[in-house]
Amino acid sequence: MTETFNNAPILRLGTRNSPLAMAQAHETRARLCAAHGWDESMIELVPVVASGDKVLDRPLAEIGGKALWTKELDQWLFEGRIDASIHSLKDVETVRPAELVIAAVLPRADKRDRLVGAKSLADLPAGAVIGTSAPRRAAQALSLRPDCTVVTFRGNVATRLGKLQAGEADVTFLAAAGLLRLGQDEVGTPLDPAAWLPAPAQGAIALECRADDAQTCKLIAAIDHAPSRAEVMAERALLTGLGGTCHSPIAVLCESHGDTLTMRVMLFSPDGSEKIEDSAQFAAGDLEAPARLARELLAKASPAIAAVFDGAS
Ligand SMILES: NCc1[nH]cc(CCC(=O)O)c1CC(=O)O
Repeated sequence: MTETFNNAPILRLGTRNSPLAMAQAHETRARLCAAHGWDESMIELVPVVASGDKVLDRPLAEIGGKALWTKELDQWLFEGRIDASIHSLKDVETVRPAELVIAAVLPRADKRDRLVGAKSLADLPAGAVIGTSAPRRAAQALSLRPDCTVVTFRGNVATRLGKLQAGEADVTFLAAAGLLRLGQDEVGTPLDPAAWLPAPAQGAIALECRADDAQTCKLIAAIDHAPSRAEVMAERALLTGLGGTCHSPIAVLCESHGDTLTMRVMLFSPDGSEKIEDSAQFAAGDLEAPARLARELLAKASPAIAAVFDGAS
């Protein structure tokens, strides 16, 4: 944190520079200003280009995984060039540097995926082409429609919608939360979580600070939303227990009802031909229960499913 001439705090918040990341950064700044009675000028948004945004022609899983979204922001945080980083928590690896803490999780937006290009997967003609580079979306779609083919679709939301428009695929999937934050919530149709589950931590924005920067951690903790934090921490504990990475077709949804969380999970083989599912109910803050669920799932996973999960190390 830096001090201005009149001792007013200035927080420098690092963010990726994609339109969605910038929309999330503006939302974060508005929440912090509202919580502290600050003027917007007291928070500086610092766009940092992530390697994940530079290489767009290959799936993330092939070029280095989720670390590519956080590497540069982590560096800037360690060097003290920013006070906190704003992340889509879905894109943040479960294992993080010990020097960093998640100081706040914002109220989670719509957790669902939306299907763009058709009203439903069932409506698609035989052999339709699905554009996605997310192993979860590919496996989940192929599980419901094994006759379809999947083509790689990377890039930010606008790029993906452009590829769809250009006819590179018949349908694609986008997170409802991202579309909402971009003011494009009329795009596509939401997929019912009864049949189609999102990614771990989908729809959640998280702020990370240096653990030894108590002053910033405290300021940022003012916008933490406890129910959202409980949900996403449980989903991340499940992912950790499974040894899941961005290669792993895992779909999970945790929903809080008071102090109780309900979690539903589906694991797939990469081609979607095999699937296992389970659910659990446990107290908010209990991270042992999702770890136990992970062990139970791994114990009943077929070889094709187990192959994409490492298990807890
Ligand atoms: N994988 C990229 C990404 N990371 C976060 C979001 C959307 C916002 C969110 O889910 O929190 C998206 C786009 C998408 O999946 O459609």
